[in-house]
Amino acid sequence: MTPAPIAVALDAPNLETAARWASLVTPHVSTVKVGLELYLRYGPDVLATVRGASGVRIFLDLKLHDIPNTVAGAARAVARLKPAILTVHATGGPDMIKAAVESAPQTQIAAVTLLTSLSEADLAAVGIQGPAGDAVRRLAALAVGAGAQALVCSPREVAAVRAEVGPGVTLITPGVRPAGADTQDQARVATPEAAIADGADLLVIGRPITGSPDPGAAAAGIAAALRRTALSRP
Ligand SMILES: O=c1ccn([C@@H]2O[C@H](COP(=O)(O)O)[C@@H](O)[C@H]2O)c(=O)[nH]1
Repeated sequence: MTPAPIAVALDAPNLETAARWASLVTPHVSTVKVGLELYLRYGPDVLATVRGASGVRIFLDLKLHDIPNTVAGAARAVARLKPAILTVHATGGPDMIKAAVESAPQTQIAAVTLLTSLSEADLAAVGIQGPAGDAVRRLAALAVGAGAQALVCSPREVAAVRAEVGPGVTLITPGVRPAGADTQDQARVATPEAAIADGADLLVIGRPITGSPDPGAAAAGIAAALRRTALSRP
């Protein structure tokens, strides 16, 4: 069976737990995601540990955001770890995004538009007025113009972003919750089925899988639901 287009967020308190989650979910999903918690605690070695024997694709979610020269150096430093995907914040601007793209040529640079934890009220409080979708589309176009090959947005905006940037860009959506699941600190959410139907290429899912007593079964269940959705589509 082809692994589902899911990146499981390994937001674990220690390396042993992250490695266990990775080995349980990798038969069912295409990708695992290493974020700030694991990388800051364990450093570059964490990638080899979670990659394990399966050689699963690694999404390194460091959300770089600094001046272009600093981001270029940081992207060069992690490029040798061969992550499939590396994130930067789109709000760092086109020169910063271009610096990351040029410094990690074997890695897909994904620009994070607006964090999925921010509601429209939160966005207004930081000076981003109006519908989130407007700002997300603007940042998406800017990032792709600067060379980003992938974008991170909420599943609520993914259809509008797809219409804006066309078919060649990888759209990655965190803020994914199975129907009825707790949204926790995520604000702009949708179900896995809706995210895929609206054009997402890769769903980031953490706690709905890793918080389950059986993360392997939880990943397999969501993967099966996505396959059923694909089969039922005309
Ligand atoms: O806008 C963003 C960008 C990244 N994330 C990351 O995705 C996961 C989501 O985990 P859940 O447990 O499914 O909420 C997490 O690692 C975030 O750092 C995001 O949520 N939103």
